[in-house]
Amino acid sequence: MTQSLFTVYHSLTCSIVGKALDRAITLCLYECLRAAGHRNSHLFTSMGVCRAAHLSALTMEDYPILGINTMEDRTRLFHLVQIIKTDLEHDDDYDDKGYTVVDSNLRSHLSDHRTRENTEPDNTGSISLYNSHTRLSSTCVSFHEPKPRPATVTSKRLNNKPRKGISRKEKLWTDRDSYGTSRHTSKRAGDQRISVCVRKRPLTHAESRKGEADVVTTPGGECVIVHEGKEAVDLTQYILQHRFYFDQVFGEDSSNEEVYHRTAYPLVQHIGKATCFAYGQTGAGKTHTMLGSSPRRPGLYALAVRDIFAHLSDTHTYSRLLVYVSFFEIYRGQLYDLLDHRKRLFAREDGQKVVHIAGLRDVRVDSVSSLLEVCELLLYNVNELTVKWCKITKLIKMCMIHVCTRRMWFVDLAGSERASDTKEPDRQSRMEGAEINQSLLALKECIRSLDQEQSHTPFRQSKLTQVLKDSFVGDSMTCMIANISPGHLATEHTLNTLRYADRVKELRRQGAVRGGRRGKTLPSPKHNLSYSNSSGGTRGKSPPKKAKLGRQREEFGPTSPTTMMPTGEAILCSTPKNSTWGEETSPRGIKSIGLEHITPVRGWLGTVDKREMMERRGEQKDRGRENKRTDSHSVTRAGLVLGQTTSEGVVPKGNLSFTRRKSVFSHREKEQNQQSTMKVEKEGGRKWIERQRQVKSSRATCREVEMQNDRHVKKADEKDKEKERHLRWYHEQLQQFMPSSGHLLSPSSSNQASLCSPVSPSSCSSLQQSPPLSLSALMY
Ligand SMILES: Nc1ncnc2c1ncn2[C@@H]1O[C@H](COP(=O)(O)OP(=O)(O)OP(=O)(O)O)[C@@H](O)[C@H]1O
Repeated sequence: MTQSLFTVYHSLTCSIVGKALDRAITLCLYECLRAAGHRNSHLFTSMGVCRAAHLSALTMEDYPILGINTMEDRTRLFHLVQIIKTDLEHDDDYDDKGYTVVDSNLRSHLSDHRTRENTEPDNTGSISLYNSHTRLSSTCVSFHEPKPRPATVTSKRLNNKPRKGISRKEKLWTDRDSYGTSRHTSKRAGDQRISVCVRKRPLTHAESRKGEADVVTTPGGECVIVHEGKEAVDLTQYILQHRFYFDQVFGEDSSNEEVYHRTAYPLVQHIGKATCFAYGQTGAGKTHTMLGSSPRRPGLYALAVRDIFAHLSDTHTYSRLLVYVSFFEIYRGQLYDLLDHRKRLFAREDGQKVVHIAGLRDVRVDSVSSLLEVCELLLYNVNELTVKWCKITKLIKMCMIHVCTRRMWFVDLAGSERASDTKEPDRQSRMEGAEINQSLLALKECIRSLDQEQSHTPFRQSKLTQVLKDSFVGDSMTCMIANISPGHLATEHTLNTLRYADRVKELRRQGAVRGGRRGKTLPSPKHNLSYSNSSGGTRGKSPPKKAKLGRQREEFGPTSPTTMMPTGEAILCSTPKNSTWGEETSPRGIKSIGLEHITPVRGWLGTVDKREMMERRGEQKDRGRENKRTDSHSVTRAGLVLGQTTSEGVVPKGNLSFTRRKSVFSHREKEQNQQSTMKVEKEGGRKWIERQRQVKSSRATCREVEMQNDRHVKKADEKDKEKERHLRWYHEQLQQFMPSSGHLLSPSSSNQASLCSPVSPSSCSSLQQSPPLSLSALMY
């Protein structure tokens, strides 16, 4: 009791730091109290104390009725009541009238109880997961507080009433564990609405036997470095370091339990919808994370179910709720039930715009072991499927755990390598790749929309997002776990996975940089268009790039890698967090030649500097001209960053000679197209892209014109050669018949007709049509 009250007290103390008390907290306060393991919680309910506001109506006389008997508990409850009272007084938005109605209702209710000595608490009310205040509902008709959340939340309603950031209610739940105690004091990935984590698996025995090198290091808990082996144009071997930062990075030693606690656990606690994605290359450990490797080492599904059961059993009111799981897959835009012999399913929207999967088999689970049984069945079905259609391996496996209307999704996305592999020879593979690409793109857009609370979320772009529609509206939380393989042969796919995850993370950061949630600084449609073009045809809204640039620059701060990094270590970094650069070292066994970049590689640092300078000087009018210069400078900057002579003429000491660095740089020049696109997307260099495009298109036009000219010249040459061949042949024929060629060529020759006879008519006619020429002229 003491503990629970303290938790509530603490939560409430935190919550009133702001100007006005969020009513969402008021609504959920009592749920927190009950979830805190308060044994006499039913007494509060029976007295009609279901919200924080109701607590303010309590007097000391009511405490014994509520089971508060010890001095310590009385003191705590008293403090709690005082805090609420004070806060309600300060809350301008609060409807005094409405409050008075409840206050009076509650007071009369309590006084009734006071008069009756042996009152039996009534626990028989129908209570849903979200609706925990049924006892007061009859007396609260005139109460002006927001209505409790209905069991089924429609996207329409939520869209009409946008939320501003993460509600305090949500925070309150994520700050506590399922028992209501403040268990997590440190920052967790799940504290944010969208969290992006990375999990590296260890090298498998097979990979070790093959002699694969581990090229991924995970220094600290938020950084992952990929050491990519490269070869310069002068055949110099060097290591290019790619450094990424995420909310959480799990190394090869991390267990499923640890991953669960920092990723899916906050989602389990969260009241609203929750989705957890596993993304990565085939064999990177998605299934290992989601399903687990054995019953003794369960995956996220089982661990989530375990905590859901723990939560339900802890709270009497929820103990009657049933837990169901469903597994299905998405393949080429179609849904198939994994627990029902791959029966075809259909996603349909009801009148409330809630998506249901018609015909999906729900299996009721009443314990973790029963879920594991279902998982075994699932594995069997998946294996059977893989054996049957060995080609079909690129599936999106979905698990839905639902309690009443609350759904929690676990999505095992298809192997990411197929998405990037567009050179597959057979049609089926290409189609699969296209489908996955589309799903990932749509997912990214929906996550962006979710985070920025845009009015439109492009659900319909793929079946995946359509099915997950509910997860992108309202009180939803999302966690993405990017699984990566450590082997050097998988470096490219690992980088692709990390880049995608990085972009998802950036979406969130962009949302945060906006300084507010919904549409405060929404970019113009023109802006969106140009951005979407640059990002490979995405149709999403583009955040303002300038703000992001500014933020990134801020984050570099005084420890900018351009200034602080010793040569030979990490040099460029796109999305750094505050970390101690010096702590991160190259992996053992890798040569000390270290060049690092993260997604954006060339020139963006220069771009940022230039923009800032431009703003400082107020040279907005000359932006066009300035940008041109920026481009050239950006290249120069990149060169400098890579260790060339600085503007001050200082050559930094390092392991690499100038020429080597130069060759490295020229090698990187080759990758310009590929890397610069990503860089510009991140840095907001739309103009740069447009210029690049213009240059490219003008180059293409020039090339076309040149090719046309070439074609004309070739045609003319061929004609000439043909003519020449005819004439040569004709001359040879003449030589056979006529001793004197001069006679032949006389136009007045009387034997012209006869001379023509042995020659082919075509050549003859051509000769007749041609102007009189000397033989030598005809020959050349
Ligand atoms: N964290 C880990 N610790 C130990 N072994 C792991 C880990 N992650 C994955 N593995 C092993 O790596 C192999 C491939 O993992 P898994 O099947 O989960 O990959 P996947 O990404 O799900 O592949 P697919 O896309 O084909 O489903 C398995 O043998 C698995 O046991």
